[in-house]
Amino acid sequence: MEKKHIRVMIAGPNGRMGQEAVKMVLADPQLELVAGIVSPARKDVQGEGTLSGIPLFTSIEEASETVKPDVLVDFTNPHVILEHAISAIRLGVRPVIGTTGLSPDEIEMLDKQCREKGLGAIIAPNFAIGAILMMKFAQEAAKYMPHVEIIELHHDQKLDAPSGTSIKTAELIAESRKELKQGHPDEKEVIDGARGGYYNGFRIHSVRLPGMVAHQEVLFGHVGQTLSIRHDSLNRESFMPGVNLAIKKAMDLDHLVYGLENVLD
Ligand SMILES: NC(=O)C1=CN([C@@H]2O[C@H](COP(=O)(O)OP(=O)(O)OC[C@H]3O[C@@H](n4cnc5c(N)ncnc54)[C@H](OP(=O)(O)O)[C@@H]3O)[C@@H](O)[C@H]2O)C=CC1
Ligand SMILES: O=C(O)C1=N[C@H](C(=O)O)C[C@H](O)C1
Repeated sequence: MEKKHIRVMIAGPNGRMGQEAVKMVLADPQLELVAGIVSPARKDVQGEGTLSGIPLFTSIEEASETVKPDVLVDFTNPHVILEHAISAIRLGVRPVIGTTGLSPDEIEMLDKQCREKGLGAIIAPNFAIGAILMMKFAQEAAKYMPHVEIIELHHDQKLDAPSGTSIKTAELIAESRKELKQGHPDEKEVIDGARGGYYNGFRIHSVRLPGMVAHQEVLFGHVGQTLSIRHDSLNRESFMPGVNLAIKKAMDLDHLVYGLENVLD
């Protein structure tokens, strides 16, 4: 059977992730890049390089009416992602969201909207297969080694902290261990923030440095032993097989899925 042709629009096509997504979509004959959504500040910019000949829009509405996309791939920023997702769902365009920063309440609201319309959507805080495995292994380890801390390390242009990946990891860990107050009960932070962000009894630490891409270590401690589970994305190509899979899976879903691990076969 011939595979269904999928019309894709990409929000943030000039960004670090957007540029990789453009290349990935153009390289897959099953996918067609039908539009780019750029920030209103760039509305006069014409597509260049790989975007040459691809229509650019500043609104999801205008793009959807004009080019009738099946899927919106979004790699923008935490300030615009909710509005983009709501518009896409309202217009029957399946969102595949890599942008991080949506709250649990916002994700729940978007899921409700998708279910009402019977529309597929995927929100994946991390599309790299190694990162998905790191999260799953950490969830498993937490059953047996409940003392845990997460250190996530990213490039210094990242807007949100902690990372979406570390939040998702924390949620998975919280599902598999009871809340446990770690560290000394009388510990005192001499410098604010020294112990990191608190989540369900454990801590998340965010490092931001030039030269980094996306990295995370989940550290477990037990009597006389430690366990480290680490993943490193060395470039942004690492995320693209996951984005490609999500575009295709979104076509067959009738609700929102949060986390790529939930659509892996
Ligand atoms: N899920 C995953 O696997 C991954 C997720 N991410 C997430 O993806 C997001 C993007 O990351 P990254 O590519 O590094 O960020 P960049 O800052 O490089 O790119 C963001 C792009 O979004 C554009 N943009 C801003 N506002 C709008 C708007 N209103 N409409 C359309 N486009 C807009 C920016 O354009 P302009 O410059 O004109 O403002 C810019 O080109 C982040 O949330 C990051 O955490 C990153 C890596 C992997
Ligand atoms: O901003 C990034 O770069 C990344 N963001 C995502 C996150 O917040 O987890 C995914 C990956 O870590 C890269």
